Amino acid sequence: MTDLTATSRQALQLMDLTSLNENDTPQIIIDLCHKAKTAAGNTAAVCVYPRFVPVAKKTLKALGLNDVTVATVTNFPAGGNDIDIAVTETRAAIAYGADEVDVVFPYKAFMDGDETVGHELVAQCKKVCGDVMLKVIIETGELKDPALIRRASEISIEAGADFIKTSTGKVAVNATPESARIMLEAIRDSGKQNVGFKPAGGIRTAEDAAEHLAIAADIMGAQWINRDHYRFGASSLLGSLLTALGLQEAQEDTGAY
Ligand SMILES: O=C[C@H](O)COP(=O)(O)O
Repeated sequence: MTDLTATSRQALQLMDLTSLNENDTPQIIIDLCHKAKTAAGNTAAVCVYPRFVPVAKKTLKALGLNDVTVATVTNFPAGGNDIDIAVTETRAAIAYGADEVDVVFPYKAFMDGDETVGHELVAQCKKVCGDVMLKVIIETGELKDPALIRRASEISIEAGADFIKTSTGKVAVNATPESARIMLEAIRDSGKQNVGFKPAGGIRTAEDAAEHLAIAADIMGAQWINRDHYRFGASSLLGSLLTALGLQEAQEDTGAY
């Protein structure tokens, strides 16, 4: 077994298999749910727009994929600074049945010097979530400055984020090894080892995934990496992982993919 085989299997099982496109349809989401089941195990979650949460839940249940959770997004992708809108959207997402909510941090207000609104937005969304997992997207590719990435991570953690996530996948620069390192160091230094990390956006290859896993192992230790602490947000990574695992052709042949 090569290292890439091991990391690809691990990455697959840590993936929030994502479809967040304006032209998504119920059938596209049904197909996405089918792809969550592979010969190398199931993905951790599917991530869809709130209106598709019910069809995703129903499809996964029908497939017997009880371990695959349904994540959705709020305050997405703009990361506005209206707390009421973010809270209302988060409450609606939970009403739709979401197991996990990925909320966008008000990063533009933060870049303008407002640290309070980000803290308050995350805290209020977490209050609404209760036991539902809250992942906070800080949009590293827009923050750019390592000090801002570090500070947005700290604020999110302090305010109660269960996970911090790099990116929406909707801006020019998304997850990078550099931003991953800064965010993981913020988690480590917070002393809150239960806070997880989700690199998302632009992760396309088995090699990309392996690089991210190596960074996480370096900073947090390999034992820390599990679905409660680590996810990949990706719409276009699964094929590369299956190819690295030698499963792509077989899966297509049987129609199981
Ligand atoms: O949260 C996940 C991202 O939206 C996915 O981005 P991607 O389409 O670049 O993989």
